[in-house]
Amino acid sequence: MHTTPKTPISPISNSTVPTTITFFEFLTPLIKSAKKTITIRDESESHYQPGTQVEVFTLETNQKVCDIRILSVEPLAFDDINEYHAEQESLPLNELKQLINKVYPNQPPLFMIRFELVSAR
Ligand SMILES: CC(=O)Nc1ccn([C@@H]2O[C@H](CO)[C@@H](O)[C@H]2O)c(=O)n1
Repeated sequence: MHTTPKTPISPISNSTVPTTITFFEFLTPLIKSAKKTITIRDESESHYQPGTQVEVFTLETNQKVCDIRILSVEPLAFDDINEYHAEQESLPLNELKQLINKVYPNQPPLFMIRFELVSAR
């Protein structure tokens, strides 16, 4: 019997789109409770794709935390980080900037990743 060959839905390869993300353990309660809805990362972690679901793990112990859905990824200059971002991070602005300076001491280009909570566990 004739069957139509299955064709890929999208010609664009998904092989470079990451499906996991890690966060410092102390931040994960904020993610699980949907209080933290952005993260700021460097270029190496900027390849998340809006609409995709991503598994969250703790950086220190690799424990599964929850699932999130990526909403957007956009460039963000360090000097443009303001109270809006602090609010979305659920962190005081000075603490957020200190943390970013600690994680990224070489001041690389940064990206804001917006996400929503899909399911906590
Ligand atoms: C491997 C690696 O870089 N992991 C990171 C990097 C950043 N962050 C957090 O994202 C926000 C903006 O930087 C702040 O809340 C940071 O604490 C994190 O949890 N884990």
